[in-house]
Amino acid sequence: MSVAAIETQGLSKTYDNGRGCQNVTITVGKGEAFGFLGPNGAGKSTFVKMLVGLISPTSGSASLMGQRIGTLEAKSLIGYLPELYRYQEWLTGQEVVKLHARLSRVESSSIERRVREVLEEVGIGIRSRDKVKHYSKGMQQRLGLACALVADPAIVFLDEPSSAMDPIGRSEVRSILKRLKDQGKTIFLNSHLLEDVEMLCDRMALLNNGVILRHGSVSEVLHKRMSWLFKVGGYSPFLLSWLEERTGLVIKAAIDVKRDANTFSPAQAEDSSVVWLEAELDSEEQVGWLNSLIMEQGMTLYEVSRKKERLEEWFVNALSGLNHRGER
Ligand SMILES: Nc1ncnc2c1ncn2[C@@H]1O[C@H](COP(=O)(O)OP(=O)(O)OP(=O)(O)O)[C@@H](O)[C@H]1O
Repeated sequence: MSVAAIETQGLSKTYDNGRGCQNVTITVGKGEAFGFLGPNGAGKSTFVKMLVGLISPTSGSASLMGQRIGTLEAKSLIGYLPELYRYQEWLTGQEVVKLHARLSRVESSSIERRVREVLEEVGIGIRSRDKVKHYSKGMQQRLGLACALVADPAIVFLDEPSSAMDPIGRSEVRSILKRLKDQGKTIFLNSHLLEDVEMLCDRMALLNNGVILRHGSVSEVLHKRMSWLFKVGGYSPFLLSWLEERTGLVIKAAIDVKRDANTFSPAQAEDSSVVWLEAELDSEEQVGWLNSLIMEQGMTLYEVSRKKERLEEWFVNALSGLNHRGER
C-alpha cells in the first residue's frame, strides 16, 4: 500500500492559554488538494505549523510521505507559505527567492534557471529586480509563493495564499495552484475563503475552536442541499403556487436579489414582472426539471445560477447549535 502524503493521528497542540487545535486525525493522498477551512482562530495555522516542523505537538503523531514530522527528511519534502510573512525589505525579489533556493539546497547549477521560472510562474517576472520594500502586499504574497515553490517540493502548505490579493490576483493564484495540482503536487490549503477551497480541493475539513467538525469530499461537507436562483419573466403569484404544488418545493420570489450579499427579501411581485425565484434543490436534475416546468407555464427563463452563500452565513448555519467542542 502506498504511503499517504500527509497522515495525522490525534495531533494536538495546546498553548498555555488552553487554545490551539485538538485531536486532529486526517489522511491526505499523494496528488490530492486538501482544504482546511475555518474561521479566524480556528487552529488552522497551528496545525500547519506542526506539520512543517515549526512547533512541536503536545500529543499525537504525524508523518509526511511516511517521514515523521519535524525530521530533516520530512522538511525536505515541503514548500510552505506562512500566513504572516515578512521578507528582507533590502533585497530584491529575485535575491529573496535565490536565498530560499540555497536554503532549500536547490542544486547550484540550476538555481538561476529555477528562480527565473518560479518568478515568472507567480507573475513577478518584470518586477523581480525591484527591492521588496517597494512591493505591495499582494506582490509580497506572490513572492512568498515563489519561495515556497522554488525547490519543487512534493507537498505544498499554503496558509491563506491569497488573503492580501485583489480579485485578479486571487484568480491568478487559483490558476497557479491548479497547475501545481495538475503536475501531481499534494496541496494543503488553509483558508477561510469558501470559494478557494471549493474551486481547488478534492477533500476538506471544517475546523472550529480547534476541533474538526466535519470532513470528507468538498461536496459532502459543503453542500447537502443547494439554493438555486431562476430569473424569470411573465411571473404571477398564481404560477408560483402552481410550481410549488407540482414540485412539493418551497419556492421564494423576490424582485431583486443581491446574490453576493445573499439577501433575498420577499417581493411584492406583480403579475408579469421579472422576478427571481429561489429554491433549495438536491441535484442538477432537479434544476433541469424546474427549468422545464417554468417554461411549460409560459414564463421566460433569463438566467439560472447557484446562489453563493457568504461564508459567514454558511459558518453560522454549519456551526449553529454546536457547543465550543463542536457537539450538538
Ligand atoms: N503562540 C500562541 N500562544 C497562545 N495562543 C496562540 C498562539 N498561537 C495561536 N494561538 C491561539 O490559538 C488559536 C488558534 O490560532 P491559529 O492561528 O492556529 O488559528 P487560525 O485558524 O490559523 O486563525 P487565523 O486565520 O486568524 O490565523 C487562537 O485562539 C489563537 O489565539
